[in-house]
Amino acid sequence: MAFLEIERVVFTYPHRPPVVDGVDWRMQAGEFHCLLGRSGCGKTTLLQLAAGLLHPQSGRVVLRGSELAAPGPQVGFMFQAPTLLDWLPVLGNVLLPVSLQRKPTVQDEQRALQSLDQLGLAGHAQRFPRQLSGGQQSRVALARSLILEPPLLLLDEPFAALDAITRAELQDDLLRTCRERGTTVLFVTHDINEAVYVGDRIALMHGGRIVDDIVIDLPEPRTQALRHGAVFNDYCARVRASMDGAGT
Ligand SMILES: Nc1ncnc2c1ncn2[C@@H]1O[C@H](COP(=O)(O)OP(=O)(O)OP(=O)(O)O)[C@@H](O)[C@H]1O
Repeated sequence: MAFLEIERVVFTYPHRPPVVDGVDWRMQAGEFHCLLGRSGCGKTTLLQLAAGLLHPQSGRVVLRGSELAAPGPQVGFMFQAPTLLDWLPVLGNVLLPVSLQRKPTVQDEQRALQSLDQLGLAGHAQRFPRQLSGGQQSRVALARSLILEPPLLLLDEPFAALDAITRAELQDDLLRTCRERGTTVLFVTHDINEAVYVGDRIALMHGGRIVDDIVIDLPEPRTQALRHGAVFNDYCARVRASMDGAGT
């Protein structure tokens, strides 16, 4: 049984052709897949279907053997904007998914502080979002998405607004954190370089369909030096050619 199964899923907004048009995709536990495609091809819509935020008109999404009816604690999210609450300090923001369910315990706080520590934010717990850089805010959002230890993490262009160096650091932090926890990740991006670096498989999306399925067999753990090697660049060229081919 796959961890996540997207089976013949179709989704249409009213009075429009389908934006997700018969997608089949499977993920095994612990895998890191990227959903790559040009703007408007349906990536975010497919991610929202995978989260249970939208419901397919036909087909189904099955998470660990059960059809997904609504979002729940088994799924964590992170979006392009960190969407932190200005009036809460960093610790309060990280603990927000817990606070929405119950009063956080000392153990919850310890877990949050440990997560901040792992993401290079030790000593920032009592600061407010406005006192942080964009990269630090993204790290807080990542810690928040992981606080309930969701087995599935869905990320929608989470680092798109960051500069290239900070983005590369965040990619490494994300890969390390998810590997340590065994988290299964579906990561939306329109950046080929990013998809090849973080993904062990890429679903190439075009016009609401998955038009290519590319396995990225690069050494683990990924390191920034990989980006300068021929194999990495060959993968980028291969994905680029497939994207260009899909548009013709
Ligand atoms: N709420 C909505 N109502 C109607 N149409 C929508 C809605 N949300 C998205 N769409 C349309 O569905 C299509 C797919 O949108 P979606 O956001 O899934 O694409 P995307 O690949 O994530 O794009 P981007 O990379 O720009 O975020 C687009 O044509 C968009 O205009």
